[in-house]
Amino acid sequence: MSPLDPFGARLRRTMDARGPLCVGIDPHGSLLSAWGLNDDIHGLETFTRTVVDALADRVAVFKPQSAFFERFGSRGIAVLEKAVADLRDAGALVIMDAKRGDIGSTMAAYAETYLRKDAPLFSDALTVSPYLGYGSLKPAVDLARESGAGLFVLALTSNPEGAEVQRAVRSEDPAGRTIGATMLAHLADENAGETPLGSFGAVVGATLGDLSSYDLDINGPLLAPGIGAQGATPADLPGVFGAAVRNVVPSVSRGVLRHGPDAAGLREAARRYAEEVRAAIG
Ligand SMILES: O=c1ccn([C@@H]2O[C@H](COP(=O)(O)O)[C@@H](O)[C@H]2O)c(=O)[nH]1
Repeated sequence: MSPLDPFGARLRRTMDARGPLCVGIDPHGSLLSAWGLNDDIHGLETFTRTVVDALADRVAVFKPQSAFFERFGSRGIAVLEKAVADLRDAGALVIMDAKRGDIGSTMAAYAETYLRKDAPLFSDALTVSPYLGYGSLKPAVDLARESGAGLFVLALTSNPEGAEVQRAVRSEDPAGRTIGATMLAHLADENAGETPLGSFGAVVGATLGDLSSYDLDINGPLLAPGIGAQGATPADLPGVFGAAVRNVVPSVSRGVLRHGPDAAGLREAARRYAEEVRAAIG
């Protein structure tokens, strides 16, 4: 199987062609019923197919939320698998939002699930949790490099509860950095020297306000959830990310999905968000 270009290069190319917007695919039960669908495997399948058919040819990045597919067991995973394949066939990139994190051989097995090129759920990138220690992610970092995939490490998440962990200061750190800042520094190390963009990104919420005390210049992508239903807007991005805004992948799930099931409604919502992002960050 031929190796892929590194994820960071593919992401930069796709964002240049389609704009940086990421649409999250989160089949909430409440959205299924708002779309007139049952909260069952058939509803999940119709919902997912509708989003893919409406948007796969125009949006740069999709972020399926694995939890909403896992709810339905193996049949839900089969829907997820097909969505990933169809999105990638249409030229979009897929960030699997599964937030995996574990140690040693278990982390290696998670990595093989999403990052081995011939795996059924192979995705362009995977969200991972570093809260068993950044070093515990090594099997995923190594396999992502080998496969041309990427990772998004939870650094400063969009939810207010994240602060008690991510903004805590590590007593042994001579620089007195917060845990979130430490994660960003690890990512900057992974991405050193990569052009045009490293493949190891951070999740940094668009809801967080001024982050100028953090060094967001990690030479890698910054996945920014929190736009739409959580209250942030594209206009907030420059204030949150400063100069690093050029590497931001702004992510919206419910803010787009609530405009279905009509394909034209989904397309118009995505177009509006893309336009607001372009106006805010150029
Ligand atoms: O810090 C984080 C990390 C991940 N998420 C995920 O993004 C979407 C947000 O959905 P919206 O409907 O746009 O609020 C969801 O899948 C979260 O699990 C996040 O919100 N914040």
